[in-house]
Amino acid sequence: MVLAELGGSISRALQQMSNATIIDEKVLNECLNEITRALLQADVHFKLVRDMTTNIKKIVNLDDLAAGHNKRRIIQQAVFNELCKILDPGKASFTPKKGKPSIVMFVGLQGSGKTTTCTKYAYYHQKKGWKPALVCADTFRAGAFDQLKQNATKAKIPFYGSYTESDPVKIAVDGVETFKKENCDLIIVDTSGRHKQEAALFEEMRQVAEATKPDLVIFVMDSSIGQAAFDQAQAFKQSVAVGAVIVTKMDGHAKGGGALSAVAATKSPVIFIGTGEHMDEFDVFDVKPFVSRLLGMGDWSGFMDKIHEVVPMDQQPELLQKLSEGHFTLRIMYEQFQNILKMGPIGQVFSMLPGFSAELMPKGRENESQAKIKRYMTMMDSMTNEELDTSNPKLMTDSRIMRIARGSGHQVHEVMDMMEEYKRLAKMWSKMKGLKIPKKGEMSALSRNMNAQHMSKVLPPQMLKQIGGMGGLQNLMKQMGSAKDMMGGMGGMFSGGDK
Ligand SMILES: Nc1nc2c(ncn2[C@@H]2O[C@H](COP(=O)(O)OP(=O)(O)OP(=O)(O)O)[C@@H](O)[C@H]2O)c(=O)[nH]1
Repeated sequence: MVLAELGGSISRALQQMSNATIIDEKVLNECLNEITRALLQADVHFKLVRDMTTNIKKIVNLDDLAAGHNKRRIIQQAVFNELCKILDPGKASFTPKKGKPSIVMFVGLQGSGKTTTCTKYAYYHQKKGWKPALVCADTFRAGAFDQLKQNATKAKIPFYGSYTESDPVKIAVDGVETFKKENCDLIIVDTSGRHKQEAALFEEMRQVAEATKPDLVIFVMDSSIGQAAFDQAQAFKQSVAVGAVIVTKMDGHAKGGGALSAVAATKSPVIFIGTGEHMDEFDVFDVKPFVSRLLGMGDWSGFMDKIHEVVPMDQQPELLQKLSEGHFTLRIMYEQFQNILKMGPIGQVFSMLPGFSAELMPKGRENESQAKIKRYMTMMDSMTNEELDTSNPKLMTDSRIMRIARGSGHQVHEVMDMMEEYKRLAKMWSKMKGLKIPKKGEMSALSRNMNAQHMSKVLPPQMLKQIGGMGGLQNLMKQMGSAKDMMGGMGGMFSGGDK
């Protein structure tokens, strides 16, 4: 992922600086030069980069920082704040409310990823309990309706369109009316694009907007144009009331940083970014957590959001109870694997954890890891209830292992590999035995400390170091507010690792 490379370069520059025995002006300049290089490579406008470094130097007046001040922390914080400033448009977007009908119209040039993004947007909301629907008012590109129909069918989202009607305004109005009657709370209208900005495109957009009166117009833009995004976003804003922007293809282009900062400079809020062709390769864009992830500082709110999406709240206490009793069964492992697959690309999930970045999980390895999980699940599908529910690995005799291998179409050594993975996880979770689970909203300092101690035993040492040792871990748990949440999440995360 290209953004991860940008984040990686900045984090490395900060890391190199902190490795220096003394942080003097020379060391700070080298660090800022590295950061400047990385940002210019990502096509961030040179003026923004220049202002950023000037501001950082102003904030970090090395002479004034008395000994004992954590210079590294102060510099890292200054870099964080300045990056946030570059990406913050200073304006929030209109947010549709669940249960209240909203019409959202998508506009953009042809090939920007508009149709794909409409479905991703609908799917994202559907997973959160909304009732979305898709209307294809793109009558310009032959095949647009088929594409939308195919995506919508895959995601089980109702859609509306026509092969014969050539008036986009009529289709849009009919589609919106149909779905209003069906009580859909998020009616998404996909409009035509053109190869370039031209009068006909803007006229059509204006007509559709006038007829459907959208609550929100979302402009979809391809990140590969980098800082040229400024002009494109301005042109669309001047023709139709653009309320929010989605920047696509952030996975494939080195210029993503430039595109994001250029859009922010037009004072338009970016609400999501597209990070791949698949339906779930779609991330909420929120400046602070984004920069935090970029710098390898983690994004707990995004991480917890994912956990809540895949592990229903009512199942979390039950799972924690079992774990605190020391009963880690193959069935729990199976359910955790299911959760990981539901979470979407593992790399994305990992990048939300402090000290990790998507760089650590290259695409190839991610697929490998996911394939392994699926393989293990197929083997577990051939197990009996007794086998799934025991926490005694001795039950798994040679003859049982041979039966599972035959039944699932795998080799005996593959089943044994899976059992090794189970034993590794069970051993890790056994350290959680006796864990005190605080009641909802009750998180005393004592229980926090106890849970942090438990967690510190479970976390891989490298990760604990990156979080900042016990102090960092306690801080994190404070931030998260609930140890329960973290526990549920960690279960999923560990079993996802390709160790
Ligand atoms: N890698 C990557 N590809 C994407 C992303 N979003 C869309 N695409 C791909 O970009 C191509 C164009 O996407 P479409 O959704 O067809 O584009 P469009 O803007 O609707 O095109 P028109 O309907 O002609 O205006 C497709 O191959 C998509 O799979 C993304 O975030 N990452």
